[in-house]
Amino acid sequence: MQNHSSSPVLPLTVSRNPAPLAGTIRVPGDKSISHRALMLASLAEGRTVVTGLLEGEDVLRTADAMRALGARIAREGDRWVIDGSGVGALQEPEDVLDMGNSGTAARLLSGILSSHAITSFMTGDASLRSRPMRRVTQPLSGNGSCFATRKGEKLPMAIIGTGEAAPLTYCLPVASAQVKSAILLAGLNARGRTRVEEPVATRDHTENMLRHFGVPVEVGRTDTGGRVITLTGPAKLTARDVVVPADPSSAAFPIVAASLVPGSEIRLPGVGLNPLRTGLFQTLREMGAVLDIENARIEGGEPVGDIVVRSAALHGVDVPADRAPSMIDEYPVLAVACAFASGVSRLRGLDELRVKESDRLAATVALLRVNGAVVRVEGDDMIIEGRGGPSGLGGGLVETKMDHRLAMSAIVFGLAAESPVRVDDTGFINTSFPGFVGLMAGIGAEL
Ligand SMILES: O=C(O)C1=C[C@@H](OP(=O)(O)O)[C@@H](O)[C@H](O)C1
Ligand SMILES: C=C(OP(=O)(O)O)C(=O)O
Repeated sequence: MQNHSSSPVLPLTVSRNPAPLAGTIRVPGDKSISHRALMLASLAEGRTVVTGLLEGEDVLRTADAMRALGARIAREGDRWVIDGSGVGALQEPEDVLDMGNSGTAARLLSGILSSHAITSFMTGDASLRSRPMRRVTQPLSGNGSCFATRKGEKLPMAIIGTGEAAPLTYCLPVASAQVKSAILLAGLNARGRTRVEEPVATRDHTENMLRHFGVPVEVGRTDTGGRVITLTGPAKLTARDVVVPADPSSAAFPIVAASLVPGSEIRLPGVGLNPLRTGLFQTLREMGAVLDIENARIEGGEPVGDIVVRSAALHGVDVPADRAPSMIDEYPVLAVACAFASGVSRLRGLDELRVKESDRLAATVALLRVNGAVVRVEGDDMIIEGRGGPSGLGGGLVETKMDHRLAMSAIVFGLAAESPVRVDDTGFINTSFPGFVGLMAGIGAEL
């Protein structure tokens, strides 16, 4: 499979949309759930059929890695069929596992590999090779596995897993679903009780999907509103079909675009509405956005609904730090909305943005500034002085720094701004939202 880093650069210039956005946009499958579906189906006994799987580059990397570890994974029409090997029965891969641009793939897989008696080697693209792995290697090595990383605990790394893993007890020092999931997945092939405490709740797709595959997972509360998750290994996963909802983090881009382009009204069917993912929707409503949920239902064990958005005059907002985990990937596009809103916005507690595909705190500030917005960072907070409309905004060249969310945020900025926005490279959008430009064109975006 080709990685965008070796493909031609795809620049784009985006001008203010001459007409409202209108119609229905079907956003692709949830990235977090898609990675987990492939990993857990590969650890299950029997055949799993996944529908709605995100076919973005990040998820295809996970599929390649699980194949290299012995699972049989095939695309049959619009379904993905996985024959798992079972917990404890992964094969040693013959080559380096290349996780491309995906932090989720690298961190979760590290957990699985640490508790299997195999030696493996993992790398990624230039972005992933710059991201911290210590957050998983340090706790995971407590189970008897061994990691050898490049200086600074960065990829590439060697993982010497153990077939006799000790169960881990760990309290997350950062709010990270990836770290939580790595520990839980390691626990599947450890003997005894694995316990993870998270002071602030993070997305719970691993817990939900483990239950779906028949693993008893207990979730308790701490006095301070956090969660304690426990499971007992060795666990047996039984294959069960998975339906992946549309990704709320991808839906964020057309939703903000429709909020900002005057006269717009769009519908997004079947979007995942897990409450640990919907911080952006709450925040946009607080800003005055008109965002309705219709046909709320449970599909494949996750809450979903159809979202209807109409354009609205937005005003500034103060987003508390404890909301960050429920909208961690949505800050770049929220910052775009804040630049067009009237009044000042303060987005608090954004330290984790510094270790995403790029330093998203710095890169979002640069995106806004180069396009005429007034923005500053105080500690871990971003403060944006909104223009109250498109006037004076746009005209800049955005450096996307191998970061799909920056590329899509820049495009949304351009659709609403007074002057055109140039984007240096849109190729990385394929990591999470293949077909983004075409789907946006389908609702009237002139891209
Ligand atoms: O567990 C997951 O699927 C994810 C968790 C988040 O990362 P962190 O765990 O680093 O916050 C998020 O940014 C990422 O896109 C997906
Ligand atoms: C941070 C992200 O993903 P990952 O950590 O999986 O690379 C993202 O998709 O915005």
